[in-house]
Amino acid sequence: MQTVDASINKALSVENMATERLASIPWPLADRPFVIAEIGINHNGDLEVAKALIRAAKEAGCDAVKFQKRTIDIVYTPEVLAAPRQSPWGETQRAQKEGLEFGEAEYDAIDAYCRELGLAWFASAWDVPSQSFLAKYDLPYNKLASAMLTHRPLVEAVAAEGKLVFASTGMCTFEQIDSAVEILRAAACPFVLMHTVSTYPTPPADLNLMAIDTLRRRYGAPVGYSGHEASVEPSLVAAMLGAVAIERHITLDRTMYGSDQSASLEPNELKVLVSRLRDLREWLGDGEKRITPGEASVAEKLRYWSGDAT
Ligand SMILES: C=C(OP(=O)(O)O)C(=O)O
Repeated sequence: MQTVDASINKALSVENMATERLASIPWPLADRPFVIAEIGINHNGDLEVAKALIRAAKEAGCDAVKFQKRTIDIVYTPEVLAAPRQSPWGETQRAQKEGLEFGEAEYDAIDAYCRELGLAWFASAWDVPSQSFLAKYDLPYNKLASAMLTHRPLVEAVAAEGKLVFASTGMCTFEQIDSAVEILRAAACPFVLMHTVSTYPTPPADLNLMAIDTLRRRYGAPVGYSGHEASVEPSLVAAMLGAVAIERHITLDRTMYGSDQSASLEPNELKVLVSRLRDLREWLGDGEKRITPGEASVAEKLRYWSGDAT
């Protein structure tokens, strides 16, 4: 847990470097961006699936796993809950939402399991009582889901905790992001703004990764990427554009039941992502133009003419 916190602190402390060096490639972490495996609701209400996803995230080298916590009767209206919906849990929206929701017993087990594996976990609360529920676990981070960035009481509750917040910006106008940023800054709460497009999966033409730079310029804050495409590469580009955190949904199998599964990465893909994110830093180098020791001997062989050709 210590090393994870240290890398995030490092990312935050170099935010000015990232904004000042817009002409070059900002790279806020020495090693790679902070990687969050978003389990969300991909566990389908099954604790064993949740544990398998936690294990897979740990094995892939992720820095944290994340869940979503809702109080069903607050987040959804009675009309929505009564509406018909076929699911493995029954015939109504209520049956489906309740089937997907973990309670205290499951979160106790998740907390114990993550501690045993030495992996940080946290969750996005979708209502204020859910945020209070999470307090019991003394989690290292908070998350504001895109859908909740406009929920003023929730943003205020999260800001008041003062933990590092990953704040997603899907479906949001600048004015809506401005209001949330104002609340976070007023509470002196550190945050990473996440560029997000809230479609599942997101079509390539809608990814708009350059918005990472737009957000960083406008807010002068560290920016990350919460992606919903079914591929690895856009997250690498996000990292190239200076994303300090990458959040990707994880699934055991994209064909499983659930609205987020098709917008998720499978364990082997997440492993490739973490590994390529690490490689990327090495590939970028320091930008200084030099002849490498390996090139010097190749030059001797290939430049066989005599005299000065320049
Ligand atoms: C939906 C969520 O996040 P995002 O908006 O980043 O997809 C969430 O964290 O619950």
